[in-house]
Amino acid sequence: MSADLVLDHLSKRFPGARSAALDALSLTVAARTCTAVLGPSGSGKSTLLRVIAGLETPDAGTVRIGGRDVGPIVAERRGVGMVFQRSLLFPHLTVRDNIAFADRVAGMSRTAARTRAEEYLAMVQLAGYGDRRVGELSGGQEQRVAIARALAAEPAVLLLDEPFSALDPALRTDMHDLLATIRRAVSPTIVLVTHDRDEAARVADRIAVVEDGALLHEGSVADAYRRPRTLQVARLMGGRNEIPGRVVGDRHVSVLGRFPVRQTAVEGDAVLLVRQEDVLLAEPDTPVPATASRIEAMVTDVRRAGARTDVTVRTPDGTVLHAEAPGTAPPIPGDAIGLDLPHAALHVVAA
Ligand SMILES: Nc1ncnc2c1ncn2[C@@H]1O[C@H](COP(=O)(O)OP(=O)(O)OP(=O)(O)O)[C@@H](O)[C@H]1O
Repeated sequence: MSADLVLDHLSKRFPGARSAALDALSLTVAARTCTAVLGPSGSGKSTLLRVIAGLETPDAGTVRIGGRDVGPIVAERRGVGMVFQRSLLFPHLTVRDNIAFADRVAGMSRTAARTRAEEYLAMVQLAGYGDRRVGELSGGQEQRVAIARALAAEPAVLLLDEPFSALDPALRTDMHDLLATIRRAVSPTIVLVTHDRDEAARVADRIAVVEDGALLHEGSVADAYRRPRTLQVARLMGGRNEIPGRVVGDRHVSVLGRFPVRQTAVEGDAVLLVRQEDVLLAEPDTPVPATASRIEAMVTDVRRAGARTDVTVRTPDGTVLHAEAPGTAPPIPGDAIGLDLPHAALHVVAA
């Protein structure tokens, strides 16, 4: 069970609101793929999911699932499952009966519904938990049950609204693995709303960035990081290096120099972007690779961040840049250092 999800010019303005929660937003999620929706707080992400699910009616635009306009179809019959940050399980029912609930309402016998529930419990790796009360579960287990309950309805489209944001980092990683398992087993089309770009990169095939209810960017995970459409998208994806200047022909010209940029639609004032993880640190006065441009700088700050080390440098003209060093033998503040910017990693956006 999987289907293309096509959103066409969805608009929604809540009564009395100054701006639209959704503003002519169009997005296609291909069957069996996962798109992560990233965006600042209040950008319309939850509203988008609620409109897809049929919990909210758009003022304009259409939602198509498997080619069918689901506008006239009530939420329960859309073939859409939804999991929220909080599980919203029925506290008075057992885990098994929470999952079996929809089948029972649809008229299935208790035995058959419970048998199916056990299958989905096994899928979320909670076999044997069927008799427990919801109150006896940990937060991570509760979310697993919520996912099982959503999957038991065999949705063509699974909507996940910050489902793991209340979990600690280790549990989140487990949930990401679980999602991968589920995708292999039942491959629903997934839209995942998250604040966490690392989660998006780990779980999704594509990333959609929304702001003020509008789609700013849609593309592969790699593109969102390395070929963002706008400066806003670059920042939202955690890009830290912004070099203001101008595009002249096939070069970006700034106080730091003239750097080759790949064919770009951007002309005139433009910001050169290079991901901090793509910048290579070099000893000063060593040969510069032909595929990179060297900037000489002084290390101003070095911070450990897990396995890597964040290095901040300042160039003689005062530009601050960031690089990531391997954990072993990072530089120290005060060191003179070379930064090699690989040409393939350079990207420009309009200023
Ligand atoms: N039921 C509602 N009534 C009135 N305004 C609403 C309602 N739901 C959402 N809004 C408004 O619509 C806009 C988008 O909200 P939405 O919850 O979709 O954003 P979001 O991106 O999911 O935010 P967050 O990341 O904080 O959850 C906000 O300005 C919000 O205040």
